[in-house]
Amino acid sequence: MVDVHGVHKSFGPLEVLRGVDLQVRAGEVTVILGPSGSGKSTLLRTINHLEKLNRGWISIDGELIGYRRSGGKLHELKEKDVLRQRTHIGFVFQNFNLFPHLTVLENLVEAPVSALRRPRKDAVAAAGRLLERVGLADKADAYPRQLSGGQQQRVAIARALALEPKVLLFDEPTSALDPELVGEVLDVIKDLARTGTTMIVVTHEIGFAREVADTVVFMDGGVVVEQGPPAAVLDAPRHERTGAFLSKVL
Ligand SMILES: Nc1ncnc2c1ncn2[C@@H]1O[C@H](COP(=O)(O)OP(=O)(O)OP(=O)(O)O)[C@@H](O)[C@H]1O
Repeated sequence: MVDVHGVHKSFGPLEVLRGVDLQVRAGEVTVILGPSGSGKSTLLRTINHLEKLNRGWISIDGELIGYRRSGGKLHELKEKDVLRQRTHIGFVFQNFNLFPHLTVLENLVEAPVSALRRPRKDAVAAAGRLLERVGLADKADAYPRQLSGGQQQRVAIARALALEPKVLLFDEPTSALDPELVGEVLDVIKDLARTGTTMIVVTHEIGFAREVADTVVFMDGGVVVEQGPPAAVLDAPRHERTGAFLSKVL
């Protein structure tokens, strides 16, 4: 379970998150929608502690992320402890972020060997299974530059899974893709949803949200304006701001 509690985040005078509360149950998919600049990416980045919080806390399966509590106060964890926590939080970026100098297989093997100390042989076998799962077993020896954007993103998803994360965070995973490649990436994410992977997906793909989300969250101005099952939020929004946003994107 991911628990985001009263999270505030500012960049200088700009208050980007203004008290965000969010709970994601294990095995469920939460899709976050909202206009540009509403704080969606910043929220994802606070969950794996790429951004420090100004107030509030985030826990995953009961473990505080980025901080420890002592004497009623939160103290920031050391970098090595944050890195250890991050290995359990998969992050899939808009622009794939694969290692360009490593083959597809090596991209998947690198982190389990270095961060989880898995024997290389086991990591290679697991990487092979993950590549099967995303339909890219035949690309194990290719370099990222030899793949389409959709294939690169499927490798990025497999790489995130290689760390056996407790939760997978997706930051607009299809918005850098040509339209004809969007479906193949969404299909991989749908498949993960069917197998009970806990996920938080920031996307503008409303059809995907309707089909896959357990919960749809609408953010605006750094707060959660509305959340609920897809049919409730998408078809009968209670808040004017949600309705106004949806009327522009639907
Ligand atoms: N590192 C930073 N320093 C300063 N301002 C930032 C930083 N990161 C984000 N912001 C600002 O915070 C606000 C929210 O950005 P964020 O990327 O979280 O929004 P978003 O909802 O994900 O938008 P989009 O849909 O366009 O990606 C924006 O005004 C952005 O310029």
